[in-house]
Amino acid sequence: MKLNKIYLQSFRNLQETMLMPAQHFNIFYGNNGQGKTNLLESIFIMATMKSFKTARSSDLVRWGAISSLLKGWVERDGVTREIAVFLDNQGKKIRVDQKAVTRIDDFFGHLNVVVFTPEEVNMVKGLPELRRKYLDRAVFSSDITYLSVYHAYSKILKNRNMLLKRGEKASFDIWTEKLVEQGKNIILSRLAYLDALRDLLKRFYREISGNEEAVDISYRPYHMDLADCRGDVADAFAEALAKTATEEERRGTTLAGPHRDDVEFILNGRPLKQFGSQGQQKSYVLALKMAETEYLQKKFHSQPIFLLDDLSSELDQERKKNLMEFLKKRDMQVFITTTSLQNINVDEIENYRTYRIEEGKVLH
Ligand SMILES: Nc1ncnc2c1ncn2[C@@H]1O[C@H](COP(=O)(O)OP(=O)(O)OP(=O)(O)O)[C@@H](O)[C@H]1O
Repeated sequence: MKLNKIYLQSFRNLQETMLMPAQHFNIFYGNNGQGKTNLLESIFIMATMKSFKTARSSDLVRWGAISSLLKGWVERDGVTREIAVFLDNQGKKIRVDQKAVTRIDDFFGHLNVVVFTPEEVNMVKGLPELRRKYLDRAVFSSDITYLSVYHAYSKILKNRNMLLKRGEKASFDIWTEKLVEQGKNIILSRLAYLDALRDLLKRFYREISGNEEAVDISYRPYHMDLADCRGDVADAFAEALAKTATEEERRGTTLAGPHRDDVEFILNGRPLKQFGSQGQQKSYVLALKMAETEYLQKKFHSQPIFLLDDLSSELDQERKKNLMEFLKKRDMQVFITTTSLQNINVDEIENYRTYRIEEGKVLH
């Protein structure tokens, strides 16, 4: 899929902008704080309805303005759709081909993006929540049913926690059964995604790092023994809840389940978070994202759009070159931000456009 046209009005610090991106490389360059990341963020919002920077719609509206409008014309298999997102302090409204979208099904898959930002490397060392968030977003972008299962689980969890806090026993077992049923579905989806991603991750880590270091990725359920029980995740989850029953009663909260699970990133058989250098961590997360683009391509039979923020600060010369080789080989539209054009060897690429961003103005 390709974004053929973008229109932005009152979004962050960006001035009213109309862009006709190149089919392959689009490079936004300029000093810090000029609006480069904001531009990538606008594309991400049109694809996912979410920002990768903030949860509040009002943060996205240009200071002093009442609302923002983002429009993207996306071509896929010869059909062009117009996606419009309206933002104000009430939230977001979305239209596809001028029709209001009320159900996620009407919106899903029209614009697939994968984003890599410097902040994302923090998930390697950060709290499990960051890795869960990454995984959930990745699973959802390729499987529309995941979101409803996830919401159902969250609701049940909230109810069960309420009963635990109040010490109510009457319907507790029913809520535990419901929790296990939905939780099992979440875990199975996550495991299936990681199984599909693993080989791609290994391949792209080799490609980006240019060496033979072995990487892996593993699901780490909290308090749960999943070994040899792939077919029986529900049993493992129920056992974990039984094991933690006394403690959860004492603390008034559910201690086992997908809301507590973690994902381990592994390099040469050891946890990346403890033993990986900065460079290895960056390469790993980038390889994860490259793997995600390939996975989405297979799933949707269409290349997603790749958003790469602040590439210059993230990778050394060798890795940058390897990444460019990966991108050059694919019919994938890419939006890259960098502080200087010197960071990207434009002589070696075809079908590209560069834009200078200065105080929110996109200069062609
Ligand atoms: N709602 C808003 N209205 C107006 N300006 C905003 C809004 N939100 C953020 N900004 C401004 O946008 C600018 C940040 O832009 P952005 O993050 O895109 O910078 P950048 O060019 O990517 O810089 P860097 O290279 O440092 O990452 C800041 O100057 C910030 O004050």
